Amino acid sequence: MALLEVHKMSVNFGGIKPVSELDLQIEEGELIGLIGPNGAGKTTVFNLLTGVYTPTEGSITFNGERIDRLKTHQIVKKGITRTFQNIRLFKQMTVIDNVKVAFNNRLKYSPLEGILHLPRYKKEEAWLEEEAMKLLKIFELDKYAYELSMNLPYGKQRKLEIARALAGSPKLLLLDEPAAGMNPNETNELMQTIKLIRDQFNMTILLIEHDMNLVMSICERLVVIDYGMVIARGTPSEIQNNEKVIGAYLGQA
Ligand SMILES: Nc1ncnc2c1ncn2[C@@H]1O[C@H](COP(=O)(O)OP(=O)(O)OP(=O)(O)O)[C@@H](O)[C@H]1O
Repeated sequence: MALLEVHKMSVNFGGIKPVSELDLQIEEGELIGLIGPNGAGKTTVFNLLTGVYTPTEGSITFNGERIDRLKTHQIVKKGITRTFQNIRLFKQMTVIDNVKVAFNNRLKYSPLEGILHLPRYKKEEAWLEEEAMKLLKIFELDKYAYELSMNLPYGKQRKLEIARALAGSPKLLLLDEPAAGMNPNETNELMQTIKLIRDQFNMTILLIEHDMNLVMSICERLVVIDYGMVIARGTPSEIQNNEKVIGAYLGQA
């Protein structure tokens, strides 16, 4: 069974159907690109997968369990995390604290133990610091650990968001336009980061991205949607030559 199985998923907002009868299967370890013209429904798919919206029809099965009626925090616990089109870091917090808060649901000390700084709190805090630093090292952000996240260059803030999303040890990572607003160097670095996550964490990734160079070079498989419906599926080279896809993108110009 696939890690994620979406079957005929639709959502209806008072007659508008941004996503319609969408089928999607993702196997463990795959890196899949979800692409389509502006307004095609890509972010709405992410919002449905993460419990921001509830599908009006169809089902979402993750790791063998139905998740389409769960709330966002329950879905996160099942192992799906995401990043957003607009960076959502805690800007006034340090880089390492941004990662530490994401580990928080794995801590066991009680609020009282925390306030009184009892031994279990101290032990877990030390563990937290160590784990957060390990993640920052992988992303080459360790030297910025104690700087405020808002002072990082844009490309590094994006990397930090991804590092933070990995802190909860997800099984499926959803990346919403991670290259948006990046310069070519930053995009290149991002591509390396995404490859690294795959190799080091054997992560399953669903990626929304407008940067075709990035999508075509790192994704094994692409799913193309337009008006909320799948219009094509295939390898990057199959998709590049697909007439429906070319038509959908040209229609946008
Ligand atoms: N809560 C909502 N109520 C009504 N319409 C919505 C809602 N959420 C999304 N839509 C509509 O659904 C359509 C798809 O939007 P969505 O943001 O998913 O597209 P997208 O493919 O991610 O676009 P882009 O590439 O520009 O980010 C848009 O027309 C949008 O206005």
